[in-house]
Amino acid sequence: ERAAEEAAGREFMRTLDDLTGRAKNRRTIASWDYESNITEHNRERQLQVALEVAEEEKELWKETMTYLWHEFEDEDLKRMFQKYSKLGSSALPEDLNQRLIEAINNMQSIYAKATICDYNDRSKCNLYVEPEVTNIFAQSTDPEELKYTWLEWHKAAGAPSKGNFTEYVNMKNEAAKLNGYDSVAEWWLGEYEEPDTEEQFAELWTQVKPLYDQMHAYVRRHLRLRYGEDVVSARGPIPAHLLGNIWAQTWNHVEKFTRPYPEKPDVDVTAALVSQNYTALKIFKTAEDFFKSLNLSGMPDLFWERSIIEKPNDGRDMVCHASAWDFFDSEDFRIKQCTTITSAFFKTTHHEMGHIQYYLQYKDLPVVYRAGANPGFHEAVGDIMSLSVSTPKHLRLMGLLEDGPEDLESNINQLYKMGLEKIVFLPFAYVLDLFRYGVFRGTTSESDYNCHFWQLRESLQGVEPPAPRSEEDFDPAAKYHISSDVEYMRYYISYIIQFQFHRSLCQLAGEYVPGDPDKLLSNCDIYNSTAAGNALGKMLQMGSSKPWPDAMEALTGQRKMDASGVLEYFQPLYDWLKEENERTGEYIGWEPSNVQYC
Ligand SMILES: C=C(C[SeH])C(=O)N1CCC[C@H]1C(=O)O
Ligand SMILES: [Zn+2]
Repeated sequence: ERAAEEAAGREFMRTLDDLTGRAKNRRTIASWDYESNITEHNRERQLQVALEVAEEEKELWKETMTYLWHEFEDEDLKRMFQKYSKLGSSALPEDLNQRLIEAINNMQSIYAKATICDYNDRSKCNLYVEPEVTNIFAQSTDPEELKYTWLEWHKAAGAPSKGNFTEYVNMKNEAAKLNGYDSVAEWWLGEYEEPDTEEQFAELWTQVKPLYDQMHAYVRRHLRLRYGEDVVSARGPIPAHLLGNIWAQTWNHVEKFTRPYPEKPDVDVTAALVSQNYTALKIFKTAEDFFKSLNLSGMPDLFWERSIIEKPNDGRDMVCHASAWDFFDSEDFRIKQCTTITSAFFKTTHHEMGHIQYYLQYKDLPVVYRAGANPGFHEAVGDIMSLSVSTPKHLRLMGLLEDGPEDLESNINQLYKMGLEKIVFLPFAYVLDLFRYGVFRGTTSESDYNCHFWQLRESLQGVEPPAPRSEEDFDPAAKYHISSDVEYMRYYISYIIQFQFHRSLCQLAGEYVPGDPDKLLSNCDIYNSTAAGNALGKMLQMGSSKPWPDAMEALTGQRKMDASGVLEYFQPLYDWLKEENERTGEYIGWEPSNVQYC
């Protein structure tokens, strides 16, 4: 009897997976059309299709729950039923699901359409976050211009979304409860499939905090030397508008005037890309070439036909934030990004193509398994490639960097440059979802949003706002992922595990030997290594068919996320920073901020 039930369950699962694939394809097409051309019509259609698909999923779910799948013997079949038993936001009654979708659409279109006026030319008021505001933060060293731009952007893109955010939180929490979670926080944490996920995240932070604190102290010193004691204090948090990025999430753009050995040749990839007439397409083809060199898949023809790789100049409103899309039909995969010719977009293109590569590697799995082993895995794939591409060795191979010294000072400069991207990002990413966990759990109420957000930013990141903040402001929504309902712990995890993956791949490629100064992890380039590519491909082909420790073990032999990869990669920099901060007597850590924000 049970065997018959299980056989029926297996047959049902085949049908369910096929129908689910079609439904997700329809919903994804409608979302793509809306996000690549924000019009009333496309917004209406996206809402209608999403609601129709939710009703279909609800009907299928009722049938799924008629099977006694908990008793099944086949672990794989049970895993599929277990995943399909989580309906997500489609569990909401249609009216509440509509309110949820509209709250998110409101925030997303506020963010996508937000513009500010130029500091120097107040009549020029068509500055978007991409590319204009991003470029101002990359290039300006005028604290007043940066302060103005920071305040204007947060006023235009953050504050107007506060009401929508509260609606979103309430609706999404309702969905969480209908799926058996106490709040969205537990739903999001559940995606990591471990009983102690939250504790693991906290443990990772304690492992990397000492390294971060040294970076923070060093950068604060050099910002103080440049901007003066009145703008940057000796022992306080760093003002968020001086770090080269509107969200202070990565600090690459302060590298040129803060690096350890300024007399060493600069590594300016942006200038090289521009002078060598790189186009968006050439950047994409270069990234594709890296994946093919590893014996991984090239991009299918449909990808080149349907992707949007530059901001259209027909005046349309669109979501410019870079994204990679799986249309769940095993053949349609696209990137949408408003590429400009910069080093940042060179990396972002590899990042997005890493998502596409994962989609391609698992495209023949059941639809239910077409996801990352955990959300952090999906964000790590492209960054693994960038770790190799960013080495001076690889940049020289591509003619993007002229020959230079390979001495210790240059290596410290290179590690510092990488640290401004990979180390400083960690507390930023951790804070974004610590904030949202607090909101979803109710420990942060609507009247505390901005206060608690800045308390977390000061406490973990050691940054402060450039001016007093109030609850009239809503600074979290000035960050894309908060306005677009995208979980963010995935990036925090990615920036840890990508170094574990990189270490294993580099050993497979013969590019890294523990303890061998001529085979440093930070100089490893896995380009052209089919041994590395095949091992990575095998892990990616697993999708989410197994718990993520099985996938990690397949590539690294480890079953735990840990910061040993990051710490090993940056060890020489950590030693140098400790010595340097000791030498200059720099205060490690920060005293409470004097800026009023609660
Ligand atoms: C490039 C993407 C699309 Se998945 C992105 O959002 N990233 C990649 C790095 C972190 C995060 C961000 O920009 O905040
Ligand atoms: Zn990504």
